[in-house]
Amino acid sequence: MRSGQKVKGSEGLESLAPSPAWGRLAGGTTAQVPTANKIEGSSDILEAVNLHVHAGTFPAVRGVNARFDTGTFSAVIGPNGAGKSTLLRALLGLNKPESGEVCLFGRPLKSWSRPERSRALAYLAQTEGLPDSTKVRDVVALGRGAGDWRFGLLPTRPWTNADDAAVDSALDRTDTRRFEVRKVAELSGGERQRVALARALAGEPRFLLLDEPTNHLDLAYALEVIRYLRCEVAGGLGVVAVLHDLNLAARADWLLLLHQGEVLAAGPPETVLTPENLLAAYGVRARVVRDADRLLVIPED
Ligand SMILES: Nc1ncnc2c1ncn2[C@@H]1O[C@H](COP(=O)(O)OP(=O)(O)OP(=O)(O)O)[C@@H](O)[C@H]1O
Repeated sequence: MRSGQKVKGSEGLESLAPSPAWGRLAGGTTAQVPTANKIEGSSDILEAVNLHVHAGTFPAVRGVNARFDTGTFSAVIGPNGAGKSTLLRALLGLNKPESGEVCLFGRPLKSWSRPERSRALAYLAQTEGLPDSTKVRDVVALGRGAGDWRFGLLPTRPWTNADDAAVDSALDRTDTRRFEVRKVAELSGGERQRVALARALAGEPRFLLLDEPTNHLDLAYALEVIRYLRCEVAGGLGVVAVLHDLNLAARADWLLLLHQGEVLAAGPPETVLTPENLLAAYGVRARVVRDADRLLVIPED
């Protein structure tokens, strides 16, 4: 097993610049992606340290070491049942480890309060339940904690101009502002996915963890999601995405390949997406070719 030590990659970033459809204001101005605030004296890392996690009674994650940086697009790949979702949920503090630990900015995640944790880490699950009868802008406002007053609960703090600005910015950066007054029920699957992203970003997290964000999206929307995430990463966000499509994963800076709950390989795409690793993980013979500045995985079976 190779180490999960992080190696940053920056190859091909120019060609992955956001498409006109993403991150642009109606007037054609590129929307500002806020640069994440650094926390003084801490490392900008989400880390799994010799992590063992059970899914039910099944040992789904076994001794995983991995580091995820802010300002980096990391993808977790591996065959069905490899433990990807279980690892992601453990990184979020949603699954309790059997042993080992998750550290965020050098501090064990279990020592973070729940509100602290949910401000730093945003999650986009495989199927995001969005309230059908709610307007897009109000859904995005939920990412700022607006749920408190919308659901009749006592607000933990007053709504401020900064909250409105953060909602505006998230709408602009996901190109959802143009349908902010529409109800979720009136949106296509791809548009809903962008609203879910906007809601996650409105909370200004340091890391965004996504479980198969391109699932059920057509090729154009899937590429848009990846380009969009790249744009946020350039602004300092740490992205950790479970991806099944290896040709999309090849666009990440860093890959973690899981097999039967263990790390089979970790590093930049060119070191992880090798025919040997793909055969060992998926049992599939594949060629890996470089086309311009991209890696392409071509199955031979
Ligand atoms: N509640 C449970 N009880 C028992 N086993 C479980 C439970 N949940 C998950 N598992 C098993 O744990 C393993 C890892 O599951 P996990 O969902 O993390 O894999 P994955 O890599 O995300 O898979 P996929 O790509 O299919 O979504 C699988 O073998 C799965 O069957």
